[in-house]
Amino acid sequence: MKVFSKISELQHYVLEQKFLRKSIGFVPTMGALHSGHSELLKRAREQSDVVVCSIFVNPAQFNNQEDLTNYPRTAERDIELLKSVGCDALFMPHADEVYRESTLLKFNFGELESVMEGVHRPGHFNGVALIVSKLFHLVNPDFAYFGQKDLQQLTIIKQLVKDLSFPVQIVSVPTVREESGLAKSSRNERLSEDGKNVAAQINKRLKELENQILEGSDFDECRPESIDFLNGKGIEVEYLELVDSETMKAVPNKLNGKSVALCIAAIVEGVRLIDNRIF
Ligand SMILES: Nc1ncnc2c1ncn2[C@@H]1O[C@H](COP(=O)(O)OP(=O)(O)OP(=O)(O)O)[C@@H](O)[C@H]1O
Ligand SMILES: CC(C)(CO)[C@@H](O)C(=O)[O-]
Ligand code: BAL
Repeated sequence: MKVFSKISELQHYVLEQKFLRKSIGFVPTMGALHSGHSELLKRAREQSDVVVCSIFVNPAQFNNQEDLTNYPRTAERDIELLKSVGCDALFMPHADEVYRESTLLKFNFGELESVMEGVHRPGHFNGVALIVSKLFHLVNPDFAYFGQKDLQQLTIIKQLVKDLSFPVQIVSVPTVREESGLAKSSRNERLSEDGKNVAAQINKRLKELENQILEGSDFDECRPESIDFLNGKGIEVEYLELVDSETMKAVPNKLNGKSVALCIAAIVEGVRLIDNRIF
């Protein structure tokens, strides 16, 4: 596997692959790779001639300095995982290489970012859109893979691709979970074993809530009980929403027959986790 830290090296590699008419599958990440990332990489491996991964803990998308400082970094282990799934090239730049000069570029995703992560992490999606745009320009992928765990991010990236006419197909990959139901996440590394058991209650409760809604209950009626339940388990709920899974607009129930998503952000042992169930 090739490892590049410089933009010029990456561009040279990509040009070579394009000249050879190879299709490129791209998996952008922030590292601390786990089996959720492996799933994205496996999909890329099946679908494309060449698999490119990036690892970059993007300062521009962090609204909380402590979260950025404590973000897990496991480069050596990540490289082993990437080799094991047959990744061809890794782009792992330093922040100075990516952000040589400060940028004033601002994105506006309107209603898509006026809820949930957009509200609770001010500036987050601007930072995500900035780095994903830069990476798409550099890697020029035919396919790019994103996880449904970050559902609102996925929706925003689909919009970004439309708005800027990136010639890339976005592939969304279902959330990979621990046996306990806990969504795999790099930030889980910061949880104790007890914390992981507590955090597993998040998905368990979402599943119960999903059943209640499927049986015809209104979300607003069930929400307080779910929040109380999770609070009682030592989980601090930042938000819990039922939204249209494409527009991210809040919906009261599933009576319209459209695909909806229960989305949550919650804090366990000081670690902020997100999860969702689409149904
Ligand atoms: N459990 C998972 N299942 C499927 N895809 C996932 C999972 N976790 C992360 N991904 C996807 O992997 C890509 C890179 O995500 P990232 O590197 O931020 O990892 P992460 O586990 O989401 O970390 P964290 O949520 O702690 O920031 C994103 O597209 C993300 O949606
Ligand atoms: C898409 C991404 C790699 C951009 O930094 C990040 O937001 C993530 O890991 O989901
Ligand atoms: N996986 C989403 C990236 C972030 O939390 O910043």
